[in-house]
Parts: sequence; structure tokens; C-alpha cells
Amino acid sequence: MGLSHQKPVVSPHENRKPAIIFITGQRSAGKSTILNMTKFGKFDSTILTIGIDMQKLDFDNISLTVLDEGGRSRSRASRYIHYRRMSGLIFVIDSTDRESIDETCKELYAISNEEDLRNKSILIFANKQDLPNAMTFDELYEKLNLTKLNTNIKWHLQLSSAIQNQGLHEGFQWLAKSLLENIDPKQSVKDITKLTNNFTSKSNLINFNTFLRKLIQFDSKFILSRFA
Ligand SMILES: Nc1nc2c(ncn2[C@@H]2O[C@H](COP(=O)(O)OP(=O)(O)OP(=O)(O)O)[C@@H](O)[C@H]2O)c(=O)[nH]1
Ligand SMILES: [Mg+2]
Repeated sequence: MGLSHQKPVVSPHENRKPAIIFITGQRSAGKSTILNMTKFGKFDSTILTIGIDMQKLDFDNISLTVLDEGGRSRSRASRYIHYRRMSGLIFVIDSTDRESIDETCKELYAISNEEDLRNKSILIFANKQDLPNAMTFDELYEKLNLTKLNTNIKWHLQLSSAIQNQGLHEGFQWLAKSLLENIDPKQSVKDITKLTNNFTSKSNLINFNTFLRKLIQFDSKFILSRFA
């Protein structure tokens, strides 16, 4: 047996840099649909997220651990979120909801002022663009007053339709590029391990509730299909 000059077999996955992302925003804006469509490439009906779900999304050179926060249980769920551990954030807006735009704007500003998000990236998805009354890019740009957003963060406004898989790829491409400039892979791996442990212990009950709801939904779909 001699020395081998063969290159070690490196799975392309090992070259992906890990990062943690938090997806938040208006309730029912399409956060979970964006993640599901990006991951599976097809539209599947979602149910409202209770607490926080965790999803992994792999791209060419980056592996995202995404925490998906349900819009209805925000204050409770947010206690488990530490912006310090996030490499970036995705904020989702329902482009048809003109009534809540001022409140949404305030929330976006508050997030952009978080000290722990300094120099990090925020991808803003203006979702549901397939609907006829959706706000346009210019309208959103003006109403969200994006030029006044804290200059310490990098942001990008992306129009999208999650159910039609429009704009998602472009949005994630921007995010991946912007994250790669800042990630410390060693720190990310440590943070992901901590987060996963934390997440599994603290949200077991929440997950169990979500599991039950999914089971009930599946069951009722099944029963309906039997009687259709
Ligand atoms: N027309 C349209 N409907 C969408 C789009 N994205 C999501 N929806 C619908 O909006 C509803 C809410 O979608 P979710 O993905 O569950 O929204 P969410 O933001 O995760 O909701 P919470 O977890 O409850 O905060 C569902 O009925 C989706 O089918 C879109 O781009 N266009
Ligand atoms: Mg959801």
C-alpha cells in the first residue's frame, strides 16, 4: 500500500456555507408557502403556522436553516428568536393589504433598528403579486419609505407570487449573494447546533400542536375525498 494521490471525495454539500435565517412578517402573507415552493417547487396548501417551524433550504453554495414564525403567535414565538444568531432575515408582506401597510412599515423599521441585525441582510418579499389589487413596486417603495430604512442593514425589495413560483428564485439569489459576504461558517455551525437543541426542547409542545393540526387537516381531506 503506498501513498495515494487521489483527491478526497468531497460531497458538493460540504462546500455549502451554513446560515440561519428568520422569516417573519404579516400573518398569512405567504411565509410558509414561499419556503415550501422554494424547497419542493410545487404549490401545496399550507395551514397557519403555530409558533415556529424549522425548514432547511439548500442552494448551490449556501445552506439555510430557516425559522418560520407563525404570524398569529408572534409575541410568544419571538421569545425564542435571537437576532444575534441570525445571518439575515426575510420579511414578507401581503401586497394586497393596503390597510395594514403603516403598521407593517413600523414593524420593518423596528426590525431594521435591532442592534443585533447591524450590517446584516433583509430580503423583503412583496408577495401575492398574482392578485389584481396588489400594490406595485413603486407604490410599495413609497409607502414603506424604504430609503429611510436604517443604513446599517442591506435590504432588497422583491415582488413575488409564491403560488406561481414567481420572484422567489431572484429573491433567494440576492440573499445568498449578500449572506456569503458576511458568514463566518464556524460560528454558524455552532449557532445552528445551539438553535436546534433549543428549538427541539422549547418548541416540542408547539410542534406537537402543529403536528396534531396537520393530522386533523389531512384526516378531514381524506374523509372528504372518500365522500366526494
Ligand atoms: N394569491 C396568492 N395566495 C398566496 C400566495 N402565497 C400564499 N398564498 C395563500 O395565502 C394563505 C396563507 O399562506 P401561508 O403560507 O400559510 O402564510 P403564512 O405567512 O405562513 O401564514 P401564518 O403562518 O399564519 O402567519 C394560503 O391560503 C396561501 O395559499 C401568493 O403568492 N398568492
Ligand atoms: Mg406560516
